Amino acid sequence: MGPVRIPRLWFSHKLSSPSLPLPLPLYQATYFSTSFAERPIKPHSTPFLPSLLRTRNMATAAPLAPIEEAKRLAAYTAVDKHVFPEHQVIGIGSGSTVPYVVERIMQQGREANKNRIFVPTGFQSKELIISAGLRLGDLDQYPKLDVTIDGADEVDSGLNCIKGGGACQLREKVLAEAAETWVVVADYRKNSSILGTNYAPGIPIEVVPFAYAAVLKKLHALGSTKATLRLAKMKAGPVVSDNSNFVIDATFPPEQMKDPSKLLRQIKLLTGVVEVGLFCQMAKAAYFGNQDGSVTIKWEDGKVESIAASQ
Ligand SMILES: O=C(CO)[C@H](O)[C@H](O)COP(=O)(O)O
Repeated sequence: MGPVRIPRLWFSHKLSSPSLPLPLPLYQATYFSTSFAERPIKPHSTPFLPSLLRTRNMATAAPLAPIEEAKRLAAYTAVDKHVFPEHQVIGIGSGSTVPYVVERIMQQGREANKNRIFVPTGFQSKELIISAGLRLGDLDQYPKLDVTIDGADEVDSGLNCIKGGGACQLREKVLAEAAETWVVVADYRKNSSILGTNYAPGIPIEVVPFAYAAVLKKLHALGSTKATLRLAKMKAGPVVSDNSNFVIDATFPPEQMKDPSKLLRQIKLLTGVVEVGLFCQMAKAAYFGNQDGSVTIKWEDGKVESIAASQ
């Protein structure tokens, strides 16, 4: 396994202040042409080393598949716009887009990451942090985070999100709330006007195992007639979350999905529900990588920004 090499610090002088205008498309900034630092960061050996960090030699990496490229664009742009040298406690979310967040953070260099603490939203992101050789912390020690960047299953025009496709919604919400700034990164398929349009499985709902059947019944009565217990793929029985709970996926008709805050309150009140994968008006911004290489940014004030692809 080759070492992960980090580029020299083009980061520090360009992005030292959030108020500075950003250099043009940073998400594609000299990624392949940057010269590399002499001293490689050696990832820790772990059987869970995420392939993105394990295999990516920046100089020789093969082009990414279009969806992966879109995820990377979103992640890189979000890091460039929200992770600054003064940010020392950083929340790392879950999913397949987040490894690109870590990759970009590593590109900020050894010096920038020397004293930073990274708090994970679950098993996967914990392994990601360890594999990258970054410093792992937890919420007990660091209950206040500077910024958390996470993926999403779908984001509507009011920046409400469905999350929990990876069953991490409880810890993800705790870290989103604990952060001064919570930012979402995704590819273009997650960008919609009304939740439930693109993400078909429904709202992920974490429940205590003892209560799952009772909660299912109540969800059916609430309008989710097809709510079902999420079953594991390579194990007989239910998916078990990092908190030893079960997950129910509950679709609702569009009329109910149009008001996710109301639905969130209704579901959260059902006894046995631990957390609901509806994140309502929590994000500062959502970044979507597009097929044409551009990035769409939806901001909390309703503004939509577009960053054109660089040539
Ligand atoms: O909420 C999540 C896990 O619980 C993920 O952030 C969400 O599923 C998005 O994942 P991906 O980036 O792979 O599309």
